[in-house]
Amino acid sequence: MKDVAISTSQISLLQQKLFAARQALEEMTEEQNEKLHILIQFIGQLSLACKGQNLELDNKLAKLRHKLVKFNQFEDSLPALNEADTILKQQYARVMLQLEDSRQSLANMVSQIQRIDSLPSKLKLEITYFKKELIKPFHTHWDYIPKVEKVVNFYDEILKEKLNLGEQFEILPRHRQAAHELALLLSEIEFRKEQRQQISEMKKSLTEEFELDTLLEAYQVVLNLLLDNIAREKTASQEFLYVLNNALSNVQEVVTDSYSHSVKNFQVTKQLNRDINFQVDNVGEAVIEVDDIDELKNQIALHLSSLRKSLGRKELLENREQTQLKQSVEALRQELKALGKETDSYKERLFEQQKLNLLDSLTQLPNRSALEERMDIEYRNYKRTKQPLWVAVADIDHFKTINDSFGHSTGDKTLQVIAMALKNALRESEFVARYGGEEFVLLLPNVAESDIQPLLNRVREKVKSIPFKFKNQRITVTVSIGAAQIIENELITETFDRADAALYKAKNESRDRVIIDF
Ligand SMILES: Nc1nc2c(ncn2[C@@H]2O[C@H](COP(=O)(O)OP(=O)(O)OP(=O)(O)O)[C@@H](O)[C@H]2O)c(=O)[nH]1
Repeated sequence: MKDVAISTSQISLLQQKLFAARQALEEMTEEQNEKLHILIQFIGQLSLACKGQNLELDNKLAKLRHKLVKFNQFEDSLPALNEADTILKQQYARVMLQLEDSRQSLANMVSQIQRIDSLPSKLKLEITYFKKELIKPFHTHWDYIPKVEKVVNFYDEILKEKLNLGEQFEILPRHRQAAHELALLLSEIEFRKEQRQQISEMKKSLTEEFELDTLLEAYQVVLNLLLDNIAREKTASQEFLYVLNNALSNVQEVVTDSYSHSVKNFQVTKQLNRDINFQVDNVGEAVIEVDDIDELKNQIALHLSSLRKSLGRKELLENREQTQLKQSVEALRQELKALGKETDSYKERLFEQQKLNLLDSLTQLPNRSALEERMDIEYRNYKRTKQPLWVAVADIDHFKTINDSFGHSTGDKTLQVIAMALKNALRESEFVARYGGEEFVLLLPNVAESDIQPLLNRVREKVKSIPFKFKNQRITVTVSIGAAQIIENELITETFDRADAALYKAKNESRDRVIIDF
């Protein structure tokens, strides 16, 4: 009995222990599940963070997240978990390879940067240190990104440096030459009044320090202005031709009208003359047959009245013809007057245009205004480059004698031939203008002091060798030349005066010679 009691109490103890153990187990399981839940959530978050690196991995992780949502199916998600694990391992290896590749290409870039000659020394040093840093492998993308940023910074600094030095847009000698030529060209074509300010500013900027953009813009502007001028000139010429055509058709109409009137009047006058002759003849015949004096008087009065009528008609006709003629002549006069006016204005425009072109109409050399422009440009150029610049004045000897002996038009032709010879004797960069009358001015840049006399003597000889033949007479025409070189602090007009004074000396020293004001 005692044994039974012991056994019962032992069982009850065991029961209590069992209950406590079950309770502890339940609590543990609950706690485990809670941890598992947190873990699953964490896996979910982690998988989301991995998204975008590998498509296959993304799919697997999405599947896994889906399975893990159902907590009680955790077992089912194990295969997916394993697969994701394998891909993750592969992905890691791939990322490591990628990082190594990236490291290599960054190192190559840096080597290339090091090859740039004009790197500032500070930057060079920085790059050398940086290259050493690149020897260590990258473990994550976070190692890689700052390095990329650094390389970008290097490029940025190099670019800034280059732009500051202006290397990329450096003005080369050929750009300067192009600007110089454009400025010279602008002096040869003058522009309309309203365009002149713009052109003059442009010329100024082309002869001073300029940027490449200025040159390109200048070309563009000039082209547009020229096209505009051509279009205007074309319209003006068209308008003139239109007016001319109109006036001519009006004149033709008046002439045709007056001709047909004359023809008609001629026919009527002819008929009237016939009538009058007939009536005069009739008077004689009628008078012969009449005996009675009163009857005679009547007959004569009758015939005279008829004659008066015919004569009256004739007079009327003649008056009408006169009036018509006067009207026609007046209409023609008016028409011609209008046409004359139009022609004058067209001539004026042409003259203006010629002036604008800055060419002398006789010799087709640049005229005095063109010379002034060119002097200005050459002077600026001299100021900038300090290259030698010569001004020479050439004057035909005894030109008056040619005019007086062979006539003004021979004189004109002589001027044209000599102008051509002067132009042909010079180089492209040199310039000759007709200053006036029989005087020419030469601008000679970049000629050494030792070369100026031979150069101008060649020019003088060239003119002298032209085989002029006037009225079957061989004539030698010569020129005298005076020249001076621009000197420091001198205005080009002063150089011109010295050259002119030298010419005066040459004229005094029996002409056909070159005198240089050294
Ligand atoms: N045919 C012609 N003659 C001109 C023209 N312009 C000026 N002349 C003439 O050139 C002559 C210049 O004469 P002058 O100044 O006495 O000089 P020159 O006879 O050349 O004598 P020197 O210069 O002293 O050698 C004048 O007879 C002017 O009429 C022109 O366009 N055509």
